[in-house]
Amino acid sequence: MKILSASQVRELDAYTIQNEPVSSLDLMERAARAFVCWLCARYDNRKRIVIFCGKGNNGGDGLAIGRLLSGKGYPVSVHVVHYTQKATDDFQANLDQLGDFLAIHDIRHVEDIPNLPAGDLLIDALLGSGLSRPASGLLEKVIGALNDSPAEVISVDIASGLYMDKVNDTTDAVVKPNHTVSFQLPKLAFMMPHNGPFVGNWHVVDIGLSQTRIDQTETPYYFTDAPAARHLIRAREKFSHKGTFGHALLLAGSYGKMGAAQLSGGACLRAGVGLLTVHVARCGYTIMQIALPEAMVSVDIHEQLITTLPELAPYTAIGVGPGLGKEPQTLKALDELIEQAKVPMVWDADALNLLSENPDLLKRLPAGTLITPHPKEFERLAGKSNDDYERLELARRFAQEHSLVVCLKGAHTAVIFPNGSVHFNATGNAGMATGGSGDVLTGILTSLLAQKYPPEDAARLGVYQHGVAGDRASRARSKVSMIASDIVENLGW
Ligand SMILES: NC(=O)C1=CN([C@@H]2O[C@H](COP(=O)(O)OP(=O)(O)OC[C@H]3O[C@@H](n4cnc5c(N)ncnc54)[C@H](O)[C@@H]3O)[C@@H](O)[C@H]2O)[C@@H](O)CC1
Ligand SMILES: Nc1ncnc2c1ncn2[C@@H]1O[C@H](COP(=O)(O)OP(=O)(O)O)[C@@H](O)[C@H]1O
Ligand SMILES: [K+]
Repeated sequence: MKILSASQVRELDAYTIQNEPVSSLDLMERAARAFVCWLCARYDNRKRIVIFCGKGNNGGDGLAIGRLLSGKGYPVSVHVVHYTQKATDDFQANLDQLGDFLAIHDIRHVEDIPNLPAGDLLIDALLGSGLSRPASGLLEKVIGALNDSPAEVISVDIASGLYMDKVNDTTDAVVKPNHTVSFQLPKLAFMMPHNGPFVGNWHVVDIGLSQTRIDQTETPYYFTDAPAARHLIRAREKFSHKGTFGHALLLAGSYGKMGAAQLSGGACLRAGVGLLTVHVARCGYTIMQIALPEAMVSVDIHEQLITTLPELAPYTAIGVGPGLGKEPQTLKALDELIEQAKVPMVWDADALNLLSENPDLLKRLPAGTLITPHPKEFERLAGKSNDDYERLELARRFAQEHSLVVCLKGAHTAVIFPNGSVHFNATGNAGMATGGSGDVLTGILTSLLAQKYPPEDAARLGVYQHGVAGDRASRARSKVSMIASDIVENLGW
């Protein structure tokens, strides 16, 4: 699925109106119907609905939603905030229609803002994708009232006050909804960690904007959802054998961190690799043989560290980093790895930290290598950024400059290709914020590379499946209690 900018969405609306053709008022009706359909599936008509409308088309949506919900028997009250004289034509047309159904409450002063008790469901239709400056004055006060209320809030299209595709100031007034119901496509703002409180759980509803036009519109931003991920999965041939699925090598695990090698190795196996060898510090031999009987174990000459490489010829992909440590002897082994490796690689964790401390290594990293930094590791690699948008741009430049596939980890992990395109991930949950989750991802990615998935596909699919396993684990164990080994246990294709 594509993610488009505010101006592209405006153009898409206009194209649909002109070419379908459909009147803009009918398109608004379609948007309102899609929203109402979403709402009715979750809240029955005993719920009291309080709708706050601005005077643009987002407010027009709010009015249409009010009329439709009222028609379905929901107790609805509609409040129009008069922060301006100007109203859009479609807002006005909906206002005229609604007048026949319901009394409309005008908010002209702060005193007109109603009480918002916990049992109500508040609909935020103040401002949508047309936001052009921070909400101020009366709008700011209404936004404050919504945020101060204990009631649940649902934003229409996007939280009022939140920019779709650029950074907000920390002092901006923005609604903090429990849910955002977005029209047609997700918005770039939803992917940004700092926007968490201003998005809540987000959902996309189809309002029938032109698919032809969406296909024609160029964007660097995509969303890897279930259909996109399914498209990447390869079927297993009847006559395939373990040789078909490659031989992965993981360089992971030093004294006190052998669990990282175990987690990564377990995930690599469960992601379908034919054969796995884990190269560990000597002290890990027995641990690994017992913990992962399906894997072969190669031991370093050093008791506690990885300092040498095994013969690399047998392997079809190499993953390096989990539980590695940053000792100088390990750095030397990584230097040799860059010299000798002829197959695709994944670099993670301490391998990335060593890269940050040794820019010469970074320059020599083979094109197409996959790296999996979390934001702190990325900062060490590429430098500081002031906000999420700036970090994303920095990561795009970094991927392009070094010809790497960057998996910038977090909720909605951004998989960034060497051509600068960004693929945000749909799956995963906050239960995965637990030590070892990243090691699991490294194992999955190494497995897919070993099976000859191109690095871009391996990254998108691996990140997606890692999140799916995390979601299954959280259902089985809860977000709080799940641990990284539960993610391995819940991997499934
Ligand atoms: N045909 C369409 O264009 C459709 C639009 N839809 C809805 O329309 C929304 C976009 O509508 P609009 O473009 O009218 O934009 P908004 O409803 O977001 O309203 C913005 C209007 O308020 C002004 N404004 C922007 N920021 C302001 C601020 N901080 N304080 C005061 N005024 C401010 C703008 O100049 C503009 O006139 C979407 O989010 C969606 O909800 C849907 O009905 C689907 C169809
Ligand atoms: N809130 C979250 N929502 C979704 N995924 C998350 C969340 N927090 C962490 N994750 C995922 O868990 C993994 C954590 O990796 P990392 O920080 O390297 O952990 P570790 O170093 O402990 O293995 C990443 O893949 C990340 O995307
Ligand atoms: K809104």
